[in-house]
Amino acid sequence: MTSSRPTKTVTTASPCPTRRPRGVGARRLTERRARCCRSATCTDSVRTAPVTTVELTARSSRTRTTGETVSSLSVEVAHDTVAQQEIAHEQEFVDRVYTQLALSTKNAEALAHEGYGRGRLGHEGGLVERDAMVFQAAKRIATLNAAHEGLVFGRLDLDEVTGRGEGPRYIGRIGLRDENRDSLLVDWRAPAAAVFYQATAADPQGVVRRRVLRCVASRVTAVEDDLLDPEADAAGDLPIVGEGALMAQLSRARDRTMHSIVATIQAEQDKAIRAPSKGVVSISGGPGTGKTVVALHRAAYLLYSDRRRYETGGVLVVGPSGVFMRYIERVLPSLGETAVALRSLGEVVDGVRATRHDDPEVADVKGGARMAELMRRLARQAVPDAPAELRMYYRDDWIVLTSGDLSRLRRQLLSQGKRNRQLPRVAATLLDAMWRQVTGERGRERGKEEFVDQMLGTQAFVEFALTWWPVLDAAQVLGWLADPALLGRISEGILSDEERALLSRTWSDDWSVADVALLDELRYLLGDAPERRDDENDPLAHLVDENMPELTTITDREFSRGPAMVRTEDDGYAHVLVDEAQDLTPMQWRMVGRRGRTATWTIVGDPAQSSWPVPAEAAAAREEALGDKARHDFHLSTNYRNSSEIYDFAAAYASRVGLEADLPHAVRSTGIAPEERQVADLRSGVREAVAELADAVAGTVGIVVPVARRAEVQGWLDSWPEHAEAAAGGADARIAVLIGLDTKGLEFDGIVVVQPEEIEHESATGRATLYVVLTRATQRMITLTA
Ligand SMILES: Nc1ncnc2c1ncn2[C@@H]1O[C@H](COP(=O)(O)OP(=O)(O)OP(=O)(O)O)[C@@H](O)[C@H]1O
Repeated sequence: MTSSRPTKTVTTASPCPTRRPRGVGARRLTERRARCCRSATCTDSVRTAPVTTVELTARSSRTRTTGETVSSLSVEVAHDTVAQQEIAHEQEFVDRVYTQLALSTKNAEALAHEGYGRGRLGHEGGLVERDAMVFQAAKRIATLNAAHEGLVFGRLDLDEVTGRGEGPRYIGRIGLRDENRDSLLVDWRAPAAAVFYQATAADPQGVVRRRVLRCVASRVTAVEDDLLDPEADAAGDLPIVGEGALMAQLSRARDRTMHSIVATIQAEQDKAIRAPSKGVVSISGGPGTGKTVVALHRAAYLLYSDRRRYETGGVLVVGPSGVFMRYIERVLPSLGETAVALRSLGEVVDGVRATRHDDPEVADVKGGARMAELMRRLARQAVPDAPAELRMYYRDDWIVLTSGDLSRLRRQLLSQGKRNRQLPRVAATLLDAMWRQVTGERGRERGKEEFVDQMLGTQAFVEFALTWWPVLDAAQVLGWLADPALLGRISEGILSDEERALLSRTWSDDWSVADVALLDELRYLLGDAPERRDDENDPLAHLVDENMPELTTITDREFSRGPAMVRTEDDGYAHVLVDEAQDLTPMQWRMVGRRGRTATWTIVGDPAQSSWPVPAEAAAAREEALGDKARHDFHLSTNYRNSSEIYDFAAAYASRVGLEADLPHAVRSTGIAPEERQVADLRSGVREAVAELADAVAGTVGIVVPVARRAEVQGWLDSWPEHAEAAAGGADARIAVLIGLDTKGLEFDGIVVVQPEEIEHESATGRATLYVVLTRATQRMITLTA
């Protein structure tokens, strides 16, 4: 372990604000390490590199032989021995925890078994008991199973006052008690675990030593210590080992999924995670500051702290794309939480799954706030294929409802509420208007009641009513816009001719991500149809079922795609978490807002990374979605993703092109600056750069290309035999080709940026997209220009 450490001094970027100078030699170095806190402004713990092997190992093993001359070798041996002893010691405890976990799982299984037994008692109470017991047992088993990996990760040694002789306090992904019901493991979200994240050297809060245990499955592989209060350990009884859990965690190779940071949450992040659940919590910060991962831990925290409310009401997590949702999907289950709906913006509406992106200029039109008015007009239109007038003969009279009459009746019905909710009133409204035209003596004499009876028994009338006012589905209504004449008519004063031309070409294929917000708008404008058409005021109710299928129009059949959407009344959640919030269009804010009318919210974003061209409009829509809920703002200031070399490069770009970026401080240096290469042949340039990065890093490599080159570059990659294995596996491939927008929220160990200028000029917000791309690499980055 020690042999691979660097032996050169790397200067500290800024001194730890909490550091107090102390003695000299090995002891001094121990103190210096120990004084490093988890404050984001403290760069000591992460930037102070080892000074020499002797000093470093002396520091790490805390060999208390002050005054003695020790050789490098002997100190290293001492260090390794101490570290191994500590690991062995922790392993004993971890083994005990896993034994208890197995026992708890067995108990939960026995409870489920007993529950099934109750169900066989043969009375209703037994069945209710069975369901409750089996449900509780299943939940417990799922939690215990999910927590298996890295179950124990933290240990606190407290001072005498705070610890009150309780011994070390161990922190884990879930809480566990031993057979005597004594606490064995404290859930990381419990108040008793908060000091694990919040204690600093300046304010140790009773913590003498904080230890992170690194495990592979149930095996302890390393321990990493912070001595927060050396004075409380004046006798030096607590060994201090390791290089710092945070740096170890940050330097790990990246795979295609995000991991929980439960062992290394930093103090400023912890504040946002544990913020009270009221109102809206906004988490801002530049690239790589942990906004996403913090928000996910917050969701887990909320579920823990108010399980009844959030599990019953539901937690919705909204992210930019399917790729991103797959990237984050393992974080919450690894924290024992599975009851969360993860939806990309194309999947927010139940029953709809859109992945296709429109061209930027089309998406900009579809996302604009003015589309709300367009949808309002659309929802009031006559059904395109419905008959334009009604003609019936009754006794001595021809009754004619002209298209003008029908328009008036449509407006009359719409003035009474949402379109689908009017179904029970349709027949009566038509019949009233028709009855006014019955003037012949025979008709009047027999009265309205007989007229109504006769009409309702007439196939032509029933067919007309059902076709004129069918139950409308949002997908079918949005499909009406494929007709350029209709689009032209209703977009008067809203869209320009150019915009109309752009849009009319887009609704012939499957729904795009931007269409989903329009569908949702229509769902709410149209309203839910009455649950069953058995309303006693609806004279057509008994006729509907047998008539409906035949009366569906051609347009209906063409544009009703996929499974039916769920009713709007089932849309609400108890908590809504929006990631990459800077990218939501006004229409998407309206859609997400409807899910959180009575919810608490967590909103995460960085305006400089926004790909929406009219920020003021999106801000207004966001304010409307959040209403007058109280706001609580948190800001994260440290970049944990990029090496400082890569982030400096990206930050310089942001300043050069005038992005008003929130520039965080990147804490990890690799000594390797990004490379800007000019190449004569792009294909061989990409091949070379990819090979180089694939060799240099252990984890993932992303090739980011302009939209127009995606297929071409993917073709190149597929044809290179040396990368065949790494490029296989679709979303899980180690080497992948992506466009700029698809990189949002993701990260790779190495990034090759192909033709950055083209990416910049791809859309009105291309500079922000390129800034996002430049902030995705953890270790190495090469830009290629041909
Ligand atoms: N306290 C921490 N300990 C270890 N790793 C961390 C910590 N905080 C953040 N990270 C890591 O830093 C990386 C960036 O985190 P994340 O993606 O949440 O940042 P972000 O602010 O959402 O980034 P962006 O806005 O650029 O998409 C992730 O790999 C995450 O696991």
